[in-house]
Amino acid sequence: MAKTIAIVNQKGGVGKTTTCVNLAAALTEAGQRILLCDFDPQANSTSGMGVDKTVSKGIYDALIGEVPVEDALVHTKYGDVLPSNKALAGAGIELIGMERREFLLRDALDKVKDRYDFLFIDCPPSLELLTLNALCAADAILVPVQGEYYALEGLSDLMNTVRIVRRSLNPRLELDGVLLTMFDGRTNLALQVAEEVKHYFPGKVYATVIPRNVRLSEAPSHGKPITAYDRTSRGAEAYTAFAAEFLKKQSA
Ligand SMILES: Nc1ncnc2c1ncn2[C@@H]1O[C@H](COP(=O)(O)OP(=O)(O)OP(=O)(O)O)[C@@H](O)[C@H]1O
Repeated sequence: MAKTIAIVNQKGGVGKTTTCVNLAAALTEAGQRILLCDFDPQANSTSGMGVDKTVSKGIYDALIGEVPVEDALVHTKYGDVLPSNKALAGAGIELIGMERREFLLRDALDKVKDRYDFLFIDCPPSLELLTLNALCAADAILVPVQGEYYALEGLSDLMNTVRIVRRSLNPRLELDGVLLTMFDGRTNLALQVAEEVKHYFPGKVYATVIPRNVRLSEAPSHGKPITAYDRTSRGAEAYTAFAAEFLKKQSA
């Protein structure tokens, strides 16, 4: 049965998209059937998977019933993608008037879920209606936390939202784990952040950490995940190790 994981943190620029694209690609390479749903109007994971973000039909069109969700799927060698495009930017407002507005994404993904082992949802940097839809569609959340900033205040807001969603909308939602990103273990700040995050989320922080690596920031402009762009880079090694740890955890 497919597991749906929302990659979420309302703080911007913490590595949600980078994690979504590179975890999806590494798991596809490991033989898993993967769907990446780009639910961020910036559409960076769409282009990061090599898909043109000016596509005419994407997840937004499937949400509003303009096209069947199957018709919005794009197959790539790194995994399947439900692309985002600019139309999603206005969706927060447009969807407010729709019935089952918190469940539009869940209803759409349910139609294709059984084709995959894992569905990943790349969330926008906010806790508004799009993210609420992702939290209602997901079985679990994966939270990237940038190892270079104190992040706990934002994380407690996120976890409060998760508690509310679990109580009222999606009781199965759980915390898969926390991934430390852009991590430089030579700095005291990074080590302090890691300690705090481990204290706040006991047993939930992945042992693999993602280092800051320039090749990771270059890969998206080539429309490639890091394993296709530079397999020998530290970024590729880290995301490959993370995918292996992630898979092991799911089967435990
Ligand atoms: N480990 C890393 N090393 C170097 N650069 C990175 C790393 N992770 C992410 N970046 C770069 O940092 C920027 C922000 O990363 P990313 O887009 O993944 O964050 P995000 O949380 O999805 O952002 P947003 O909140 O805007 O959606 C991007 O330019 C990305 O290429």
